[in-house]
Amino acid sequence: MTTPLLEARGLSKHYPFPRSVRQWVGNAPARVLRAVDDVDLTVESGRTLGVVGETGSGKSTLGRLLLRLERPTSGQVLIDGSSPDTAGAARAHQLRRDVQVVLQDPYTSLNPYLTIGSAIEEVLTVGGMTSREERRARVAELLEQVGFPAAWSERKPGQLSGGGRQRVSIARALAAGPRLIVADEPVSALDVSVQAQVLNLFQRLQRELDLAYVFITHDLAVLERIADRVVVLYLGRVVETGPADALFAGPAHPYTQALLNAAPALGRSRSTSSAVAGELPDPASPPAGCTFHTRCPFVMDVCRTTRPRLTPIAGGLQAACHLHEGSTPDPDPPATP
Ligand SMILES: Nc1ncnc2c1ncn2[C@@H]1O[C@H](COP(=O)(O)OP(=O)(O)OP(=O)(O)O)[C@@H](O)[C@H]1O
Repeated sequence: MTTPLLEARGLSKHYPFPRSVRQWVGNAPARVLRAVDDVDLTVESGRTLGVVGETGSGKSTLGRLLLRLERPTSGQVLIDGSSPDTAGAARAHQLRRDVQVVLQDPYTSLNPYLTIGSAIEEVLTVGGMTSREERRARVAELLEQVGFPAAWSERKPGQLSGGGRQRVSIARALAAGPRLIVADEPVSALDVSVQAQVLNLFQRLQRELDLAYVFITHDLAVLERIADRVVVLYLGRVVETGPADALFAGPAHPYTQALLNAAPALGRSRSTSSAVAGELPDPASPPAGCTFHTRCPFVMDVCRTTRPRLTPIAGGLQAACHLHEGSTPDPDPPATP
């Protein structure tokens, strides 16, 4: 078996809550919010893993952990099987450059006072490109790669449209020479027609540069278009994962089914926000057993007491649902998401 480009093993991020006075007096244990809880995933070179879930499901926290912007409470993030924490300095530097980010809001992620050429050049300088000539040539190349003429390097972000600014963010990410980009809601702030253009750009760059993506979004239409595999998060845990084709054709988990069923009514944008009936429980005190049981139309007694494990089912999918325990998987299901 080949080593995946990116792998998360048992990744968790638990945020401690400040103790209330009553907790101090009663000496009750401090509560934690399990933003990401025991997540396993893999991303192969040149492929796209989509991460979807309602607001508060832990998508952005997972993204920050994969980018190593936050330390996990437990678990590991491996790149090519190595952790930057244990690699030597030069290798760790390379591993960090291998994974770059594109965020939702190009309005705030770009410095309004810097020309777009300087914004991209900055990344090349940090990467050790000492020759100014070389940097200028590379900036021109990167601008062309994202669909701009080289002469636009003198423009400021304010002179560009939202889609244009997002192209600059992508060029900045590419300047580090990554093999994987974590894109957190990269098209959510854009009009639908501009979204399509930016998604086309992501797809073209993937083909040309063999880039891998972790695409975080609440919009199922985006994932249906771009993802090879999908991870569905609910209250910080993976409830379903597998090949995108199989998941969109026949979602196994009632939560994924609810997300998909609600989607057509939402028109062009298959948004997951407010798509599922019932309130999202308080993430700081999630329900016992299956955390989805309070909203599940198929709830059984066992769901209220026992947490279901991710179980392989047909089509290479895995779902954490008691309905599927004991189901017959494919003869050779994949071992990890
Ligand atoms: N620094 C933090 N301290 C405490 N709690 C946090 C912190 N960051 C996130 N959380 C909590 O963790 C949970 C997951 O948040 P996260 O932003 O990862 O979800 P999300 O799925 O990305 O949501 P959205 O789509 O709204 O961005 C939420 O309940 C959030 O309030």
